Amino acid sequence: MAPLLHLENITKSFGRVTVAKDMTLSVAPGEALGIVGPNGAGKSSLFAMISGDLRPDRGTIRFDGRDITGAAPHARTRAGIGRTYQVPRPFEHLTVFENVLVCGHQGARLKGRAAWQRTMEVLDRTGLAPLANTPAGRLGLLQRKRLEVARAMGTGPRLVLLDEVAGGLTEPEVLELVTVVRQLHTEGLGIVWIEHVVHALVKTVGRMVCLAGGDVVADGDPVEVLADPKVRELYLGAGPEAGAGTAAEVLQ
Ligand SMILES: Nc1ncnc2c1ncn2[C@@H]1O[C@H](COP(=O)(O)OP(=O)(O)OP(=O)(O)O)[C@@H](O)[C@H]1O
Repeated sequence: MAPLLHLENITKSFGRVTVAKDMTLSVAPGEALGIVGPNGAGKSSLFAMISGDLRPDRGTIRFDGRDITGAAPHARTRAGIGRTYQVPRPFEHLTVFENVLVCGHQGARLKGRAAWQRTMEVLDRTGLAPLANTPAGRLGLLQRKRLEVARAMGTGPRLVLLDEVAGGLTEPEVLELVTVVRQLHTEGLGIVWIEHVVHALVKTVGRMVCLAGGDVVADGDPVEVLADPKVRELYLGAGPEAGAGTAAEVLQ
């Protein structure tokens, strides 16, 4: 199957800091991919390059077969790439409904009834319908995270980039969010999810990539990636002498 997203030989540096080093990575249509890696590995920079906030120094980014390396962020949104930000950025004074509606208008150029219908559907799917008339500024953290996902969904994406949406949530809240994301994936949405809350990823994604030093150090089945000695050393702080260990140990 042709990849939905394909990054080829991407390189990006900020002075002496290299966030991507000749990196090649693909995401299939409808795939759920988790990305882990130590702080500063270049995960958010990768999202910024996919969504168009950051331009790679070298390499090509293709979405649905089209070269989007030089495309503006809004063109990528309209092509079908939605994203969330690590720190939720809703319009605080607008209601939950209005926040999602704006994304349908601006991101997907929906008008009138179609924009309303999309908004209602997204609020239902993300569990926010009961809060439709609440100003975003009054939401607690879980609902702000839900709204961040809903705003990305409002643009009608085929691929959504989730940047640490589980961060800062309590354990029951993480499970609620996992339920929302899994449901979206079941309905056919492609997902790339950067997350330090590793067990949320394991419950959701079919494939995991570990990034370090601007490159992919492991790529495959999530449990196997987490048990990889290189990943344990780089990401989880276990020395190579610790051996592969079991996935259960890694997840503790
Ligand atoms: N615009 C920028 N200018 C200069 N340096 C930057 C810029 N953006 C990111 N960096 C640096 O690039 C490195 C990678 O940052 P990035 O945020 O992509 O990492 P990350 O893997 O997402 O980290 P975390 O898990 O902490 O969110 C860091 O050292 C960061 O300071």
